[in-house]
Amino acid sequence: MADSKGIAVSSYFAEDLARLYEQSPLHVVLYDPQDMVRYANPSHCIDFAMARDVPISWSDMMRHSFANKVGAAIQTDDIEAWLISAKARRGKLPFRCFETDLRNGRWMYITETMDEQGWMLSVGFDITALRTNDRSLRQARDGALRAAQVDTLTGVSSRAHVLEQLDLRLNQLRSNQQPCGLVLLDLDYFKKINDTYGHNAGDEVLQRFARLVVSSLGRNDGFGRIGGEEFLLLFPQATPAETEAKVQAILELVRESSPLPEVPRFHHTCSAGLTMLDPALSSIENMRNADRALYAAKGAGRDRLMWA
Ligand SMILES: Nc1nc2c(ncn2[C@@H]2O[C@H](COP(=O)(O)OP(=O)(O)OP(=O)(O)O)[C@@H](O)[C@H]2O)c(=O)[nH]1
Repeated sequence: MADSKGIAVSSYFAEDLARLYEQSPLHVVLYDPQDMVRYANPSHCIDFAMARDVPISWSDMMRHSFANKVGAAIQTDDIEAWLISAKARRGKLPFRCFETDLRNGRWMYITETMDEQGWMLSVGFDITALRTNDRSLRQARDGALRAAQVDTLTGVSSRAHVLEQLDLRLNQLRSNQQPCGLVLLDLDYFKKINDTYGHNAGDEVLQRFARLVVSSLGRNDGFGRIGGEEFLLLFPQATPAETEAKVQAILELVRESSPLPEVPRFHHTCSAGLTMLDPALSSIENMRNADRALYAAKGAGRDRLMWA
């Protein structure tokens, strides 16, 4: 029986699908909302030299791939920086696809489909023999897209990309009542850091700050740089209490960090303005609310969060 949602499932559907995935040359991987691999078929495990019975996160799978020169051909000399930039684009939109090459020279077309709970199905198929003539053109297009979606200095989402995520979360809230915390995060006295230690040191503080925040986030959380030392965070599915706890944890991490190795006694802080997305307001109006709260946090002495 077919309907607008596709062919109706038989009671054997899950079993049949799993059996076929086991035999398929496709790369099939299912990730949970915490980005742990919950299922990976043999074809994927062989190319990534992965044990099937050891739980692994996507990040660790890519670190393993990089360290052992298996699986994805990751072009970088800093895998942690690569992960930050890859995470800026991963799991942010309901669907995306891209081409990538493997260490064994094969080319794969990867599709990622995500539901609102944050489960992600990744299906990759071998396109080594397909349209090789156009490949450099398609790679250039992917590179341009990446450049538009990722902030060059910090590797987190660009302003445009995180605002696109904000619109998506607002639509999800309107259609399915999925709550979402919105946070503006701003480094304190950043001008003084630049003035005291120089602009390069200021850049380093921004980079390390971004890396620290990313380490505390889930895959579906949004994090982008929207201006000089101002960042936007999105916590889909989070309650107000969860949003506040996540931001408190970030403030604590930043407070304890020592981002300039050559000046170990240097510490800094940041302030945050919080609001829960309001479906009756536009993206801009929601941002404005968070901005007012941020302004209040600054006025109240900084190194703290305030609710709109
Ligand atoms: N190093 C570096 N500095 C930047 C960058 N973008 C903006 N800035 C600097 O960030 C500083 C922001 O200063 P202000 O807006 O006065 O804010 P602040 O000093 O952090 O003060 P409060 O926010 O009130 O705590 C300015 O001096 C900008 O020049 C960047 O990419 N790198």
